[in-house]
Amino acid sequence: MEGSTWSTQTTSGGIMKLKFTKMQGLGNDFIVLDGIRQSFSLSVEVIRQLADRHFGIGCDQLLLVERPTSPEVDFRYRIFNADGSEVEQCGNGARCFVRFVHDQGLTDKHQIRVETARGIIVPRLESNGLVTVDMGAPVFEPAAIPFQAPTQSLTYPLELNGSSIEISAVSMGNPHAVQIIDDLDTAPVAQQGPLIEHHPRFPNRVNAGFMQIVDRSHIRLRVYERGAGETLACGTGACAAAVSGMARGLLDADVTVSTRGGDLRIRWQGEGHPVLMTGPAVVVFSGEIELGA
Ligand SMILES: N[C@@H](CCC[C@H](N)C(=O)O)C(=O)O
Repeated sequence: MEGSTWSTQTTSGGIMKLKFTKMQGLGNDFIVLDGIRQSFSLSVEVIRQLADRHFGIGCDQLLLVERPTSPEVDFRYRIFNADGSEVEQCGNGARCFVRFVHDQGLTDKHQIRVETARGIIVPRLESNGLVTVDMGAPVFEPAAIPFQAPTQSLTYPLELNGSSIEISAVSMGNPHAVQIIDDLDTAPVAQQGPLIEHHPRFPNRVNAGFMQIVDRSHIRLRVYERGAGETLACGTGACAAAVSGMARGLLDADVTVSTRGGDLRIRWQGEGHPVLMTGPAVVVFSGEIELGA
């Protein structure tokens, strides 16, 4: 691993200067922090301050690049939602992660192995500038999501304020509840999203996906994300929606997912196989921010 060490400067007034890069994948935006060449401590309050769109830099998630804890992987990847909660997985972030470590000279590899809170993922920079990520295999077992259900099923009824919706429950490392709706433009994302996110049957909260099936190889998707609200795109949400449709026999094995921020390609060969996600990863700007210590 290359790269020199920067020191974070703390002034006598207790102000810490932190270098950051702002990135986005289909409009799902990130603050990326190099935790290898600079040392700092992050609290929930600091993350919320950085993520604030009016008083901070602004982001849906903050991504932390760290040294790996095992020689089998190249980096450790930690993810925090805008509300400060640490989460297991982030698909759009994974694409930005490999572009960041490559652009910053932290590795010269085009394919890296990355340790996350839920296993190893493998992002690869393609020659056309897109990034493909092996996101690992999806899990449909309720206990792994976690989701309170008596038995495993491809769909479940979920009570919401007296009415019932039908969801698929999928873990892509992080938890997703996906429902099929007729028209994405009129989907009740803002109304149902928070109710699904905090539903008592999902003790760790959940990301709420709203999927419109256009045809067997094309879906449209909006996601109300746990800890961030509706985002322009959600990579793990796209994987979860696509595999839930594939597992139910509604979709083919290679699907285009249209989000409000653009398109992702999702491929899955079926049970036990990893989900492959392909899409862009873009640097917006880099800078330095002063934080009160
Ligand atoms: N935007 C992400 C998912 C980020 C984490 C999610 N909000 C959660 O709490 O699980 C993606 O692209 O996958």
